Amino acid sequence: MKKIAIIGSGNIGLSLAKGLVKTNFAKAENIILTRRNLAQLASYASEGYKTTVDNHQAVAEADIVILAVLPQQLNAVLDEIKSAIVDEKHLIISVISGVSCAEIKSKLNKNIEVIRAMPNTAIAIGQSMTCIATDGASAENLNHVTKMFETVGLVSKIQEDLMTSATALCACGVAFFLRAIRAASQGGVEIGFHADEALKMAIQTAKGTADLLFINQTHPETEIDKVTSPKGCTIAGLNEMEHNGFSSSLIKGIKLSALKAGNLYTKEG
Ligand SMILES: NC(=O)C1=CN([C@@H]2O[C@H](COP(=O)(O)OP(=O)(O)OC[C@H]3O[C@@H](n4cnc5c(N)ncnc54)[C@H](O)[C@@H]3O)[C@@H](O)[C@H]2O)C=CC1
Ligand SMILES: O=C(O)[C@@H]1CCC=N1
Repeated sequence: MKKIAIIGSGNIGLSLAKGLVKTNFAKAENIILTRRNLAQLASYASEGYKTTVDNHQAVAEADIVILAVLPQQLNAVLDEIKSAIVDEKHLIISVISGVSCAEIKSKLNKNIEVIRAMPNTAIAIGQSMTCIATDGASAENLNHVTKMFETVGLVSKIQEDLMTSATALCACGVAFFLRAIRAASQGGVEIGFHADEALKMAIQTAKGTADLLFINQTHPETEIDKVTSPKGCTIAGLNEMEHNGFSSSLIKGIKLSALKAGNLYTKEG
């Protein structure tokens, strides 16, 4: 069983760790979680994960190193772990937005394989949409990483220059759909439901809708056509939303997030 070090166990790092254990890809005792404030990992330590503030030691003990700090925290971490990395032993996976494989290799000054993965927080429950890219990792390592992320959701292999787009659509996307569900529930309260009931109704409606597309393999407009009765209330509400910029605002938001994702990292740190 390979040992995995997650360097920077915050929101996505911990979601990933939970998903890998929940789906039996890894045992908690084979995952080393690092974070600057160890107290934040106490509950994970009690579940059997190894926890430490020592990134260098964590890398030395691991076979797979997952970089999950913020882009602006990366350079300090790479300086810290550089001397613990052994070219033939380690595989680096980076989930960090906006930092290329080449930039990581150049900072480490090593001939090491780096694979980028862009998961989302639904990885904690095995439902991530994860995009993977590399600039030359071996087929063996790419397959291993693909299998790893397939245990916790769907995987698409993409060109590396599309990774910032994947960040916006799939990783930020969780927040966009959540806000849509929240807004729908607020509308539900205005028209007569208690907040908890409205939220439950909005969640199940969103879940069923996503499953309709998955199971029927249809286009959204095909399913919309089935809901919009002539002269009916759905088309009235939908057109009102479009007059207020519903599709346009999602498209613009995704474009801005993608732009921002590409500018999160500066080589200087
Ligand atoms: N949150 C999300 O949904 C996703 C985030 N990402 C990427 O993952 C990375 C992390 O994002 P989040 O988890 O949201 O941020 P976060 O701030 O929740 O997690 C980063 C963690 O790294 C720790 N850290 C910082 N410096 C450290 C150091 N020197 N040694 C050890 N730990 C250190 C912080 O204490 C923090 O717990 C970012 O680069 C982001 O672009 C990628 C996909 C989805
Ligand atoms: O907001 C962010 O910058 C990170 C990247 C994707 C999701 N969270």
